[in-house]
This record gives sequence, structure tokens and C-alpha cells, in this order.
Amino acid sequence: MSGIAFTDVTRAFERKGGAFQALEPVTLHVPDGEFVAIVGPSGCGKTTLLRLAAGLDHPTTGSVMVGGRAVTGPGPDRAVVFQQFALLPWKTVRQNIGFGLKCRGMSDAEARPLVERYLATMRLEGHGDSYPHQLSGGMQQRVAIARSFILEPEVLLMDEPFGALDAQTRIEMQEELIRLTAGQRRTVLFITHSVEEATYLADRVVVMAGRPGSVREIVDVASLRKAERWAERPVEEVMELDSFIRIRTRLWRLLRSAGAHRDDAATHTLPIAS
Ligand SMILES: Nc1ncnc2c1ncn2[C@@H]1O[C@H](COP(=O)(O)OP(=O)(O)OP(=O)(O)O)[C@@H](O)[C@H]1O
Repeated sequence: MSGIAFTDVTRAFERKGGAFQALEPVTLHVPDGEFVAIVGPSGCGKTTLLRLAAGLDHPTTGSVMVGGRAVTGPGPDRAVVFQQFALLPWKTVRQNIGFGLKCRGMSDAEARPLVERYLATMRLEGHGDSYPHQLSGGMQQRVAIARSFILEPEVLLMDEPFGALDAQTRIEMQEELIRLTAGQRRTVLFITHSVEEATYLADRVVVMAGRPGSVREIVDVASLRKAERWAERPVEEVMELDSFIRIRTRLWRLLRSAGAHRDDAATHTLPIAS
């Protein structure tokens, strides 16, 4: 059980003596094993939602549950991958990948076969003894993902994980993620600014609008992906399908109106109740 449930979640931040309402009541349920992407204009609260699920922040009102349990802080059931890889620069690739296992008390001998398996899965063989600065951006992000996957979290929370990668590496990582999540079904919350990436990866795409952040619409992709076997085709072929283009265009329209909605809005700084 690893579904994520945001129920009537709000988050207000203190700002300039007032309360800035970043999220208006948001209700969003991500069932066990589903891959949900979130898109929306900058500042609409995507990262805030993800941080709430990660237990790195707490809602002002409402509840956040993962696997049926209220989130009170970070936990081993959830892994977070951010755009910045945050690898440990003084440790080798092998040590970075095995770091979480070591923190859990696993011995080097026990961890070794697992680390070697993930080195191979992420096509990092031959780089186990390299240091992060000796790797390309794509390789560093593969290390960061291996480090998360090796812990077998039930929930993956990814915030623009491929945002800093070049176009070709980004496509390779998208295919990699499809392969990894197909092999070990997981609940994934994935934030991206790319409508193409959201359409290609997600079972459902949540479009948020800003000020305050809210869910504008949820677009189903899973039924088409299954019917047309997207997961078995190269990404460039999928992106040329009429069905893909239709969903992408719909998402663009929704995003545009979400942005317009944001521009129309006045700032939502409310006085703090005394
Ligand atoms: N700790 C904080 N204190 C004050 N305001 C905050 C804090 N964290 C986030 N905010 C504000 O809340 C709003 C939502 O921020 P958030 O980072 O969740 O947006 P986002 O949709 O992820 O943006 P982007 O796409 O640019 O990364 C923004 O206006 C941001 O400035």
C-alpha cells in the first residue's frame, strides 16, 4: 500500500507580515502504483505539494497520507529525487549508490551485490570508482536515481529530475524510468515543466493553476498508453502518434489558461489572523 492522498490541503507561508496562500484546498488521490505527473505555471505550488508528501513540510490545514498513514516526516517508504543531484562529492559512484543501504545498517558485503546490480541497471558499469565530478550530468542523475531505487521505496517523488539534462540524455532517462517503473511498479509523483515528458511518462497528468495553487484539471493518459503500447515503443515514435499530439495539445491549452488565470489574479497575501 503506497497511495498518496492529499485531502483539502492548504499551505500558507508567512511573508511580509502576512500569510501568503500558496495552496488553496487541494484534494488529489494517487492510487497505489500509479504514475502521476504535475504540470503548472511557475509558482503554482508543485514543489510545495511534493514536499508535503515527502514530509519535508507540513500542511497548514488538511491531511497528507501515504500508504494510509498520515505523513509526519520523511520516511524510508518515500524517495525524493530533485533536479540538483545532491550526490556526495567526496564519495565514489559505488559509495553514493550504496550510501542509503549503509545508513540502514547493511554491511558492505551485503550491499555489494545490490550496488553492482544497480550499476549495471543504470548503465554505469566501469564508473563505480569514479567521483561525481568525473561524470556527465546524465550519468550523475543516473547515480542519483540508482541511489533512490536501491532502497526500493514504495513511493518516488521526483521534482524536475531531468530538467538540467541535455535533450538526448533526457529522452534516454525518460525511457529508463519507464523501464524501471514497469519492472517494479511504484507510486510516482513527478513534477515537470515539459508537457511532452508528462504525457510520455504519466498515467495521469495533473494541471495546476496558480495563486493560490489549485488543481485545474486531471488528464488521463493510461488508457491510451496501454491500448497503443507506448511503453514498448521508442519515445520519438510515441511523440509522433496522433493520440500523443492530441493529449499534448490539450495540456498546452489547459496550461495556457492556467497561466492566464494566474495573471488575472491579484496577489493573495492575507493578513495573519490575530
Ligand atoms: N518557504 C517558503 N516561504 C515563503 N513562500 C514560499 C516558500 N516556499 C514556497 N513559497 C511560495 O509558494 C509558491 C509556490 O511555490 P512552489 O515552489 O511550490 O511552486 P512551483 O510550482 O514548484 O514553482 P516552479 O515551477 O517555479 O518550481 C511560490 O509563490 C513560492 O514563492
